[in-house]
Amino acid sequence: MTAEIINGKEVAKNKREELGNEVAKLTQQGLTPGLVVILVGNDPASLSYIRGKQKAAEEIGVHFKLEHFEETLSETELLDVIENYNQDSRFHGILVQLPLPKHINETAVIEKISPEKDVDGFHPVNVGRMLTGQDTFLPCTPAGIVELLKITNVELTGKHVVVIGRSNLVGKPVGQLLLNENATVTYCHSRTKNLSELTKQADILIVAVGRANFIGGKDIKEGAVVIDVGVNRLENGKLCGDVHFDEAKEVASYLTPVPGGVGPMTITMLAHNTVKSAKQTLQKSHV
Ligand SMILES: Nc1nc(=O)c2c([nH]1)NC[C@@H]1CN(c3ccc(C(=O)N[C@@H](CCC(=O)O)C(=O)O)cc3)C=[N+]21
Repeated sequence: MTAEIINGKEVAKNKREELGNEVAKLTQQGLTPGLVVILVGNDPASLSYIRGKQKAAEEIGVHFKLEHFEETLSETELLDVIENYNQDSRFHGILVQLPLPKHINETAVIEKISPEKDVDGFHPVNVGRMLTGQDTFLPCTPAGIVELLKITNVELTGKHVVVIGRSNLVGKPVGQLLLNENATVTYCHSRTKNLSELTKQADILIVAVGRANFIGGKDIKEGAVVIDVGVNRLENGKLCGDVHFDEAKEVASYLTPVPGGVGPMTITMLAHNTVKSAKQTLQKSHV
């Protein structure tokens, strides 16, 4: 079998066009959605991701601001910055770029962001709402993966989804979202025994481990849908996924590429959440 390649870049572009129309309408009503991204330090990967987020936001018409601080910013100072943006009605979304420097407690920071502006969907209130299937800000990468799966028209109900990786950002929430879509979900991680036996049972295999070419053709069931969440920068500067693309292509029915798969959807879902947040303030001001 030769897999159909899921063009995340294209799906994301179409979604951004729709979002652009929505933002134009909101702006006419005097409400321009605003997103502030807070970066502490100068991690080159973070700077590169943020440029992508800025480009997508501005293309859609979302007002974008980058708050860039030195590595030495204290946790108290950062919490104060977040508090100011919690109060600032020009901004409907607040994203603190992760990872943070070691002297800052990530949990404290995430909990400081108002759940109403938490466009990453990382605040425990929003995680809880997601878990219980309520309407909320869904975390961007998992939500983008569900959109990509829906594009394939593959039925999710009753399918065996195997997720490799159990991070709070990707692995755990993507499994929950697919459980909410009536899939049967298995989580695998670094301590899992006989990983390949499990991955070979997957109708849908989601790989988020952060190791280049971790999954090969022999780990994949014929006809499976394979979603590669890896973003591994190789020594030659090229970006590479967690899945061995050329091998997987021969076995899978659908496969996401890296770059051009999940990444562009992540960025687009962030803009989606920002627009959603702006619309919610509109609803609140009318009651
Ligand atoms: N608070 C927070 N929220 C995040 O959502 C968040 C974060 N912190 N920290 C880092 C990770 C990583 N992440 C990516 C976003 C886009 C691409 C992306 O667009 N990738 C392109 C390639 C980009 C390139 O060439 O560098 C692609 O796959 O086609 C990748 C990775 C968001 N993250």
